[in-house]
Amino acid sequence: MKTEGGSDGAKRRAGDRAAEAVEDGFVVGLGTGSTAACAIRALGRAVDDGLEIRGIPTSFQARKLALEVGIPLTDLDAVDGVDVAIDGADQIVDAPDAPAHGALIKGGGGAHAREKLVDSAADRFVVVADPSKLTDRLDNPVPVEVLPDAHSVVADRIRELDGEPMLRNAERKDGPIVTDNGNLVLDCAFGAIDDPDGLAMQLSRLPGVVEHGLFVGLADMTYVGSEDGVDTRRY
Ligand SMILES: O=C(CO)[C@H](O)[C@H](O)COP(=O)(O)O
Repeated sequence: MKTEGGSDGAKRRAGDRAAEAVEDGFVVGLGTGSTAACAIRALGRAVDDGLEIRGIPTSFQARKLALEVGIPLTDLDAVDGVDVAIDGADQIVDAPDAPAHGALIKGGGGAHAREKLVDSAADRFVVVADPSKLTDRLDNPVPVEVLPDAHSVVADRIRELDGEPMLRNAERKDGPIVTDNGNLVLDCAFGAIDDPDGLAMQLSRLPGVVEHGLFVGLADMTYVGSEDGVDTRRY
């Protein structure tokens, strides 16, 4: 069942808890979005207090914030591995008896291609969220990043998969949003998704698709912040 809401306090508690688990010497994947930003700010404070880490940002937004709060940065090519990635999510399956328990929809910020790269490279992928993100079945539109030339071809293939694609448009600009990678995003509504893994494989196979926002079997745990604490889910 999906709950509505989610406050800044809940996001901050989740972000703070995830940052507390980061140790000296860690390489940390820095996620995108308002909840991941709470973790980045908490890591910045820890760096001020002497914690030695290197961050790998998942987006322009994450990079800018990390620089502002003083986190030294590196990139995937320059490290042997990523110890932990801390990232947000738009929906999280919270159904311990279901095979999709812990599956995510990401890409609300259009950063899911780089997020998937960094989050899946990490030894531990920690999701930070407020309770409004929990659901028993994924049913948000799935963000699909596409090469600009491919958007109408991919949209046709999505319709053949019984999805309804919608080109993501910028709020204050006439035209589509462009990702950090110079591509476009189709938000694809499939209704309730019974088999996220199967859909993920079908989307990955489409020519012109750079990456989609279904993250299945990737998350290791979620910190769910609330008004009075933090709940932990392990997968
Ligand atoms: O996937 C993402 C960006 O591509 C974000 O992590 C996701 O949209 C959640 O953001 P927020 O914490 O602001 O709700």
